Amino acid sequence: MTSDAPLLVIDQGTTSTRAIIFGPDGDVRGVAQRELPQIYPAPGWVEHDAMRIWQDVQAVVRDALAAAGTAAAEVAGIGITNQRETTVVWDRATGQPIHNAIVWQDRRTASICEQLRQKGAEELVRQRTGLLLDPYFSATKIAWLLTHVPGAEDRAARGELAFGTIDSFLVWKLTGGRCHVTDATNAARTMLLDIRTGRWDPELQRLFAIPRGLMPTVVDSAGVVGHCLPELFGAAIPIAGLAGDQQAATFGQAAFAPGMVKSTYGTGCFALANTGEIPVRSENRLLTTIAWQLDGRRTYALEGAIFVAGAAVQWLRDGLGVIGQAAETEALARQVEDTGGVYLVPAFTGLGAPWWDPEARGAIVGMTRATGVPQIARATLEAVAYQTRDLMDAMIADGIPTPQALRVDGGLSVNDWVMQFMADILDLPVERPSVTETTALGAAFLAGLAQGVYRDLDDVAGRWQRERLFEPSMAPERREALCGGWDIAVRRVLTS
Ligand SMILES: Nc1ncnc2c1ncn2[C@@H]1O[C@H](COP(=O)(O)OP(=O)(O)O)[C@@H](O)[C@H]1O
Ligand SMILES: O=P(O)(O)OC[C@H](O)CO
Repeated sequence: MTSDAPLLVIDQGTTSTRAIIFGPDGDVRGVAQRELPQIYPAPGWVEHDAMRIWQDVQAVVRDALAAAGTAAAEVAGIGITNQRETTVVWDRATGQPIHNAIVWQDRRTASICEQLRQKGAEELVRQRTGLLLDPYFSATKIAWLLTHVPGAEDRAARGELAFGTIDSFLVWKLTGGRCHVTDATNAARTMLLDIRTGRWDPELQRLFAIPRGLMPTVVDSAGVVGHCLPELFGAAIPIAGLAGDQQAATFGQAAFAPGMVKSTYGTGCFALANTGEIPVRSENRLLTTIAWQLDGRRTYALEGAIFVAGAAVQWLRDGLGVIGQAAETEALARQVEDTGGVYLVPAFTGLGAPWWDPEARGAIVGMTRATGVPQIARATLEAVAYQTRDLMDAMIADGIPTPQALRVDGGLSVNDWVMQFMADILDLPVERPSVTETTALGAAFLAGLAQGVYRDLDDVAGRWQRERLFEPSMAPERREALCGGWDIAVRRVLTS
């Protein structure tokens, strides 16, 4: 194997499944993608057909290899990155899921969380897992599947069933059921892992009534866990990297030093700050999570999640119908000097970090007869920056030193106007990399690290390239006035 051998990444996201062939410098040689249908069986419920995901993975891998003109035998390794927390339980004998996957957004287990909270379980969960007791994470989703699928509890007790997040399910399928593993970053999102030791926690397993036999083995984020069946793509390619998508993006941004922060702007926004080898407990309702595990050593991160970022731009397009394409918002925002005091708080599905107010709903405040589409479009974009500022303030209040810069990626990060406004509001340089497929790139870096394509983290960091730097240039008084207005607008939508 030469060090310029390509890497194959499977990026299994909430709304699509993609495969990308990367050269060692992060150059994209071939891409294939399939949209994933969302299943909404009841209000607040979201499911995926896990077998459909598996079929799509096979199809996109074949198509990406063909698009790149790469034979499977040339590929140095496979990296898998995935939507996190989404829960699959399958039969070990047949490999068939016992039910649709329950997606991270699904709220059906809110009452289970409430009952556990009343029993005083929240502190144990926070201490061991770094997470909040919330339906977002896998544990209560597994419990729901075991109690609602007929016979599942007995089958699980007999060791006939397996649980996994999407990474785990895909490795099982790719290896023909030989490997039942998950990496530490995905394991950290189940609410069953003691993030300090990197091991499943027996007390939490009892709390959620999850039998031990269900659980995968926790492995490093970089390292060969097995090989895909040769009949799938024409060669037994090593599966060499696994990571949840937000952690993979952090790795793809080469945010290796403690204090470095990345923020990914897609439908929502996820900001992660590297805290080094110490899991920092948040006093500001951020999550503590594993950023990656290499050679058994864990690096930790503080994470803030915003539910609506690009989704608000989609709402301008599909809900209000005032734009035809997301990119039009940039010209609209530039048409006016300011929003004229208008703020849009996009709490369409409640507010995430640091507020965690599920009952809050969206609002546009401060409108006058002079308010038009440009002001509302601009306020929608400005909200992305204000929400990021709230996350950064929470991180700094939790003891993270003010970072030197914010590294950004994701679909919305192509909007130059937002990125400049972000730099101004954060009073921080904003760096956009030349490869914006940062999530997939991170999985390629992990697989390449395992396979000797990269020597070490310094070698990986050397491949990261900045495309553009946005320097803050706003007068402090203006920043303070704008942020003060945002704080008032948020207070108007909070329910408690
Ligand atoms: N030029 C742009 N300006 C503002 N928002 C944009 C722009 N281009 C894309 N978006 C937004 O970015 C999001 C898509 O980003 P992407 O990273 O593909 O999201 P996801 O992976 O969550 O589906 C959409 O919500 C879209 O509205
Ligand atoms: O697939 P995405 O990009 O929507 O990411 C989902 C996150 O991993 C949820 O925690």
